[in-house]
Amino acid sequence: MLIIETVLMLRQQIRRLRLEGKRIALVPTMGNLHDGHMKLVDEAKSRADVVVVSIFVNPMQFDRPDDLARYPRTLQEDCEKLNRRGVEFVFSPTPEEVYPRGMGEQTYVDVPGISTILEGASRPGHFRGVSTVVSKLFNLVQPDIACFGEKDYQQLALIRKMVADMSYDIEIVGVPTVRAKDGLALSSRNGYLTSDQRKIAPGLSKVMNGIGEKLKAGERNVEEILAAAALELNEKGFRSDDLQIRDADTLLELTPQSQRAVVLMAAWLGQARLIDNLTVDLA
Ligand SMILES: Nc1ncnc2c1ncn2[C@@H]1O[C@H](COP(=O)(O)OP(=O)(O)OP(=O)(O)O)[C@@H](O)[C@H]1O
Ligand SMILES: CC(C)(CO)[C@@H](O)C(=O)[O-]
Ligand code: BAL
Repeated sequence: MLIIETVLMLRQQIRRLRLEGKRIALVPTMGNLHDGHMKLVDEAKSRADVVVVSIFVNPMQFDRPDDLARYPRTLQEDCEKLNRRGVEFVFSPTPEEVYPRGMGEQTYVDVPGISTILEGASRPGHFRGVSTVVSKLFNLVQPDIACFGEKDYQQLALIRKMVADMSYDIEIVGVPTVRAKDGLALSSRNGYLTSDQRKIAPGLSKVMNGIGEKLKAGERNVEEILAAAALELNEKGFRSDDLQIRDADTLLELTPQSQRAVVLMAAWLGQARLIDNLTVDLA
């Protein structure tokens, strides 16, 4: 496995791979890899000749400096895991390599609408940072496919829109959320939980599944369902942040025509802001 830190070296390798006619898959990550990331890697491997995993804690997508400063960085362990998994290339640049003129001077990619609602409203500038860095990675790696987790539901929708709007010839593969046995969605930020909080954490997916059951049973009073869910979360020890039931295809409010709903959950537990989501057929 080759670990590449510079754009120059990456370009050389990609040029060679393309001359050899290799099908390239990209898995963008921020590192501190867990089994959720490994599922993306396995999916990428099954669909391409060569897998490039990027590991870059992208400063442009952090709205809070403290969140950026404490984000877990475990490059050596990550590379060992990826090597064991049969990954061919890791791209782990420094912020200076990605943003040589600094972030203030950086041309950016903004996806209208979707980037400023929901998570985008809670984390101003977050999605501009995501679409800009993913666009750069697409241009550098020139992948045939790229894998993203459904755990970050809005991010996946944002990337799909960017790819369509900017005519990237890249297939976007969404990978179902990998969970711990007790239902907690795996996430690097779970590492911020104390052992007591870790016991409470599966409550988020339990409350989310409860909302799903209500929707399946035909309940449609979104405000009432969400108020009850917020209460339930707070009783369990969370600080409910943003709970939403939206049209799964548009991410807008449900309408009588909506075919599928998505339940979007964001709640604080101690130092960790946990997110999760569930899609429900309404028909
Ligand atoms: N449990 C999971 N199942 C499937 N994919 C996941 C899971 N967790 C993260 N991913 C995906 O892995 C990719 C990289 O995500 P990232 O490195 O931010 O990890 P993370 O665990 O989501 O960390 P964070 O704490 O920042 O949310 C994204 O496409 C993300 O959706
Ligand atoms: C897609 C991504 C790697 C871009 O920095 C990040 O948002 C993430 O880890 O989901
Ligand atoms: N997994 C989403 C990246 C972030 O929270 O910044």
